[in-house]
Amino acid sequence: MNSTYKAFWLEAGDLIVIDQTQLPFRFVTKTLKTSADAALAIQDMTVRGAGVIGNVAAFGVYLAARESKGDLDRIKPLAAVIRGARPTAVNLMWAVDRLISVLDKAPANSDLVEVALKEAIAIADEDVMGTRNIGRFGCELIEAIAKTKPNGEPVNILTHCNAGWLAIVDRGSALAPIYEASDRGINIHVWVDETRPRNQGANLTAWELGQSHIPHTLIADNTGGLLMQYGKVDLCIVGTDRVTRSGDVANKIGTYLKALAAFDNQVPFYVALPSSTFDMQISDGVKEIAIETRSADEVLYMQGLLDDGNIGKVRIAPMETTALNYGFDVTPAKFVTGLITERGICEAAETAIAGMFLDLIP
Ligand SMILES: CSC[C@H]1O[C@H](OP(=O)(O)O)[C@H](O)[C@@H]1O
Repeated sequence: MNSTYKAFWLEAGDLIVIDQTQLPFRFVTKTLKTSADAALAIQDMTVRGAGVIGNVAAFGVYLAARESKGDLDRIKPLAAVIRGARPTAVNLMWAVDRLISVLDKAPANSDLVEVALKEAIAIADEDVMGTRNIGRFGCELIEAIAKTKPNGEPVNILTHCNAGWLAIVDRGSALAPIYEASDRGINIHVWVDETRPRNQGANLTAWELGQSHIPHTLIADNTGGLLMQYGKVDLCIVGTDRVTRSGDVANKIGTYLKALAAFDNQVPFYVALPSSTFDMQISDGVKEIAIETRSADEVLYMQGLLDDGNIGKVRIAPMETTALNYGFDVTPAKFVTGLITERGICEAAETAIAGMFLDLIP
């Protein structure tokens, strides 16, 4: 069983994760030894991104089993703490619930530590396969646009936040088609939204694309609409943290505004996701998806590399100013051109989703 992925890996039974709060300036890791370590790493965004959140949650249940010596009555409350670490990405709850279900069904006298470890690895391996397929299906969209570009001009793709391999192992979701297109030699360029307030675009997506030598330009979050009006965006691809059975999409704050601009400018707006990000229990995303609010300091301060070479924060608002920090928003399905999944591209509509994912409908 594979136990090494780009964003995390097992070492001597502990989970090693890249500390994403230190990228792009420091490549450092953290060793998660306990379920509490896993819960904290999710809550403080050491690890983030729906898929990786789900993976770390799953391995966190394995760590809970290890520290509980396989006692299910002790594992369950520890797993509940992990499950409550962040409210929006459904992969977190899905992964914990899947682990607990497998542990509940394990035959008597099973080694629940091994059972949990095996299931957590299975989830990560499924994600790796899924992101490869998302990349292949999404690349078809890029390829079709490339054929219309004169003189081999690049296909200009806009993305928001980070939905690369730091978010879903090992090819990401929104970035998977971009990696696939690059591998196939298609001429592409990526507009990278900086993605205030945590700057996942500037810190993580720009870093990932740079590591893969994919041409990209960082832009302020509010620039995308103008670029679309100028005809400089051929395609938008974003990730997601939860998609309802009717196709409403929760994603990083600012996604909805990008979708509105795309709709107004007839720019295709696609959302890439593994099917573990569907929440078939709900239909109306605006009314039913819990939107995380985080510390006001994430808005009031900006983190970056200081002149002395250390990573630090600077305040960007008056001391007496307060801030409101919603982490996500919901894009209604009517603004979504399509959903790029591991099973194919699906219309963001209840009938189409049910048709492709009937097995996931409760
Ligand atoms: C497809 S997972 C990436 C997804 O997660 C990000 O949120 P966060 O960085 O707060 O975990 C953002 O919504 C991305 O689209």
